Amino acid sequence: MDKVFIHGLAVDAVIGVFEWEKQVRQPLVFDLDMAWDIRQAARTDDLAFALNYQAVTEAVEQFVREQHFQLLESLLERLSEHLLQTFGMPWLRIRVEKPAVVPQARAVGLCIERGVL
Ligand SMILES: Nc1nc2c(c(=O)[nH]1)N=C([C@H](O)[C@@H](O)CO)CN2
Repeated sequence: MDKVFIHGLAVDAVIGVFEWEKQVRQPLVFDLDMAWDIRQAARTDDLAFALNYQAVTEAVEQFVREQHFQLLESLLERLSEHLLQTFGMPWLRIRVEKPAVVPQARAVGLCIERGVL
């Protein structure tokens, strides 16, 4: 299956288990890979048949800025449900990095895959 991707999408979020983390916005960096059959868009040269990565980017930004979770797990599970429902892609992988929160590591994070490829 073809893939549309958005990599390195930085969004500030209120996220974390500690009290201090609930008082600040921290940068998260998302990589999304989304299955989509691109042939109709290619044949017609019409954005209406494409998975619009600009629209997905804006949906991710809005969702992440509005939701406040403790765990990255909760954020990614809800975000994946939201994107699958809104855009109708059959499968997606979302990877999120929380940079610079664990001093020993460059980044920590999570990657999930949902839907059927
Ligand atoms: N698997 C996870 N582990 C941890 C998370 C998380 O969301 N998922 N979060 C934290 C803290 O909020 C972190 O940002 C600071 O240690 C710890 N572990």
